[in-house]
Amino acid sequence: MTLSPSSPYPDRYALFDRDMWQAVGENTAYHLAAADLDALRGLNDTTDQDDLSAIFAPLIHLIRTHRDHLASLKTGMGNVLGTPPRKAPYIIGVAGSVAVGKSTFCRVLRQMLAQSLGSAGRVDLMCTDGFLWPLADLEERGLLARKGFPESYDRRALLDTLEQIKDGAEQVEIPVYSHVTYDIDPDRKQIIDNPDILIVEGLNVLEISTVGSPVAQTHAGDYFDFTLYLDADEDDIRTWYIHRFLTLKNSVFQTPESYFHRYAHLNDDEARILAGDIWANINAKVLEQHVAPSRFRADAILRKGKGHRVETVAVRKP
Ligand SMILES: Nc1ncnc2c1ncn2[C@@H]1O[C@H](COP(=O)(O)OP(=O)(O)OP(=O)(O)O)[C@@H](O)[C@H]1O
Ligand SMILES: CC(C)(CO)[C@@H](O)C(=O)NCCC(=O)O
Repeated sequence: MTLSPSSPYPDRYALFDRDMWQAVGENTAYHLAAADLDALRGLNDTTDQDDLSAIFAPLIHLIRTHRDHLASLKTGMGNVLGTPPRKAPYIIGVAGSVAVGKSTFCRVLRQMLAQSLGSAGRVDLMCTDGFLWPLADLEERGLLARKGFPESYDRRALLDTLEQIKDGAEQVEIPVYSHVTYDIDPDRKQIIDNPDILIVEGLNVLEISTVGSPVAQTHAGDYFDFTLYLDADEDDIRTWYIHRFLTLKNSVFQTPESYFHRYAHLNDDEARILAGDIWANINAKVLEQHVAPSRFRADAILRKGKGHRVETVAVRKP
């Protein structure tokens, strides 16, 4: 891999600062009303109207351009082969660490993409957390401290599901994970019904795993048309994780349904220490060993600075 002296990215990426990136989206009119954005923002997330025009509008412009050209390519190939192209969702993968802000990012992306497609288009969002093994299985197999690592997911089921969706299947049922119970929710299923665009969010969307035969490596990335990686310094993500843990300790953890209810009585200093330990023992390791190494497989890498604001966007050159 060649890294240019002035850029932390391989040469195949073009690097944009916030102003340069905003210019890519100039003359586009993708926006969200303030109330809609408020409803999509997750805990402690700072995504604001300026991010919509500076970060999301150019990204949507790029994704729409890619999707439109891909459709023409498919039609052209179909003409040569005499077979009309299949209707299959355009799938966007969004990877990044725990607590980097994927959830808010994906909800906003979904809403703005849906708006850009108009009333005829449908954009769905799913999270790979639904493919974590149930909590009891993780406990039985000694994998509780490995949550987020490749072996904590039913990778075969995830890949089979992506394959079905990519094949244009209707009514694909997927499991749903609850952050509150820390487990798969047995009472909920999500239905993916052949949307126009599907966003798949998760730690592991860019990871290469060996499921089945070690020779026949299956890569979740094989199913994606466009991939994004949400990046930030580990120190910053750690700070966001601990801050969020404190907020949760004083809210969700107080309810008996919360898996972390056992820590509801901790004072803030104790909770900060516990969160730092969970970060160091689990999430930092997943980030270092599995998530961050997958970064340079992404089509675009959005890097956040201390205040959660995206400061640079690196895009794979066409
Ligand atoms: N223990 C918990 N109890 C309740 N909700 C939680 C808990 N941990 C995380 N969440 C919520 O679940 C969502 C997903 O968090 P996750 O750590 O998977 O990564 P993320 O999507 O990058 O997070 P975020 O968007 O908050 O940065 C977040 O919106 C967060 O507020
Ligand atoms: C569910 C995952 C793996 C990913 O979203 C993560 O939020 C998680 O629960 N990690 C385990 C360590 C922790 O509780 O933060």
